[in-house]
Amino acid sequence: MISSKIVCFNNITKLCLNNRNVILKNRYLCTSTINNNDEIIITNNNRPSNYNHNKKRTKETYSDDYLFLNDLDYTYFKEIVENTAENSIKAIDNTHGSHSYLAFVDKLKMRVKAGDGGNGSVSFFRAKYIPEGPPDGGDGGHGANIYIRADYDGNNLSHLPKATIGKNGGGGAGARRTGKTGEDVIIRVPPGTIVREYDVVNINEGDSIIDKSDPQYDPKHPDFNVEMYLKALNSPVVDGEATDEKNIVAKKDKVAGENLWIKKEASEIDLDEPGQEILIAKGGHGGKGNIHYATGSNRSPEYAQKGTLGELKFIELELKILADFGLVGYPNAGKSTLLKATTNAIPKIRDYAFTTLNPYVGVLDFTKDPLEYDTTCGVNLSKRKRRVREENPITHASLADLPGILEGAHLNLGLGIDFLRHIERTKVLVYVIDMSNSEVPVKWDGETYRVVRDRYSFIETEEEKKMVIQNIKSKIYNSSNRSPWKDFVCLLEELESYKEGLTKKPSIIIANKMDKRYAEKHLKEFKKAVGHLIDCPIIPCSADKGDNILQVRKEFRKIMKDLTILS
Ligand SMILES: Nc1nc2c(ncn2[C@@H]2O[C@H](COP(=O)(O)OP(=O)(O)OP(=O)(O)O)[C@@H](O)[C@H]2O)c(=O)[nH]1
Ligand SMILES: [Mg+2]
Repeated sequence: MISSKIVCFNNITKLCLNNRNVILKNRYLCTSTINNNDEIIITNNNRPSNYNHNKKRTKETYSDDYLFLNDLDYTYFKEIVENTAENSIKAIDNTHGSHSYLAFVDKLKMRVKAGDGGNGSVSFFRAKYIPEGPPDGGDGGHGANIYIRADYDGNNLSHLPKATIGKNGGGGAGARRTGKTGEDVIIRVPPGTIVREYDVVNINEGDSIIDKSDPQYDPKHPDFNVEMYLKALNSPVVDGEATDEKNIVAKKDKVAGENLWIKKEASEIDLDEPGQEILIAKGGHGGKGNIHYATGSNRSPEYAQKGTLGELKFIELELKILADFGLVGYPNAGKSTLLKATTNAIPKIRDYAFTTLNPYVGVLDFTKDPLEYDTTCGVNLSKRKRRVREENPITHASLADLPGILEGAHLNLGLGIDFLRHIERTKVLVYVIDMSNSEVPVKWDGETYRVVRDRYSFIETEEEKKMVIQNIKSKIYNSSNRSPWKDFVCLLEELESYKEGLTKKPSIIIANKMDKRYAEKHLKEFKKAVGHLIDCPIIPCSADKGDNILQVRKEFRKIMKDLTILS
């Protein structure tokens, strides 16, 4: 078995495998070297300006920026090597710039420091013949406030820095002059960004860290360990949710001197509305000048007020893609092709798995579609519903293309299911199923499928997990084991494993690649095999040839209309 991995960081794509039998046919724009671990390192010659040659590149250093395509088997890998080396790198550099495809950031931690207030001034009026005039020291200016506003027109947080610092207010001056106010800073994020506040603690030698989700620290759990609990009582507490924190937990004894980010409870704000704005860090107040301190007994105060400090906040920003429809499907099922066929988007489409690495949202524009939609949809509606429908014409909707998922995704096979968090917010799930699926006809064996949510809940040890993954891999990469109905059941199970009840959302099944051989036959079997599992329309089409795409758009619009009536 050949293990393989693709690692991408900005312009550097690293292809790793334990066998050297891959020849990179085209080294366009890249140089490649093979290191002692049999890793092929492809380096783009046009390195980004901030590329640090001396920095040791370890998995840890760039774990945030790396994209791991785990556990691809050799056939997939071979295709990817051939295509990636020749096409993607070219595509990344030429079509999308050196940055956009690989440097997708949807979660980011940031330090935010508002400006300090300027100090008040100690000053006295001076003029000819008035040697000791009254106080005239002005106030300090206020420090810059820092706001987060949801009006960024993009689908990414990669434009944001790791720290944002507001300007301090200027000091007051003589002649009652007030210091300059620090200009407010606005951190612009796309609508759909969640802001979470954190406390940051420094870890001292000997601190142990509690992972709240660890049953040893849960007094109600049979594995509760009193000694450890008492020892750790004054130690930093980890929520056990964010992956970075999990990493820290894993390192346990080695973190002395590091900062630990701890999520504050109830500190989550959703910036869903375009233009929505929050004040995240308040600037310090300017200190009062000595003019304010003159009293009857002390007409010449020699002191003024200091400005107060601006707030320091530690925040995490997470972007959830907001879309009406979300495309869910196996890699290579034709999701991006469907996005291209139905919207204005120009996604990358290739004939190999995991072409789409980042979510991408396109807009469905219904304004030019024939009006016939409104008369054919929902003929049996009541008068009231019909009126609501007429008053709320659906002109646009958004459709999010997501990276493919396959069986075992929740065990981190393929790209894993990290991207599914984006689908949580979409109103409608669009399952894209490749109806041709294999070069040979597949026959339904009459099995009535069920969705088993906890199919792999027996896994306890790493060893067991490895075996399960091995087993799944031997199945899924063997095309005789694949069928449209098995794909569909796996998708449902992966969604349910990610979040119980997710598949209860309004849904639609797109039976794609109907132009291919055996697709008609497979569609019939598909309906028999899994029709009972979900109550939603099944629309056959060929996204590539454009067959029946109008019907797909019609269904999309109908669902949107029905949702408007219900809401
Ligand atoms: N014959 C035929 N081919 C199609 C159809 N739809 C997509 N394809 C082809 O299938 C391949 C995969 O299409 P993509 O749209 O990139 O698939 P995807 O689901 O986005 O794949 P990932 O991004 O890897 O998850 C491409 O070669 C498409 O041209 C179709 O309706 N008929
Ligand atoms: Mg795609």
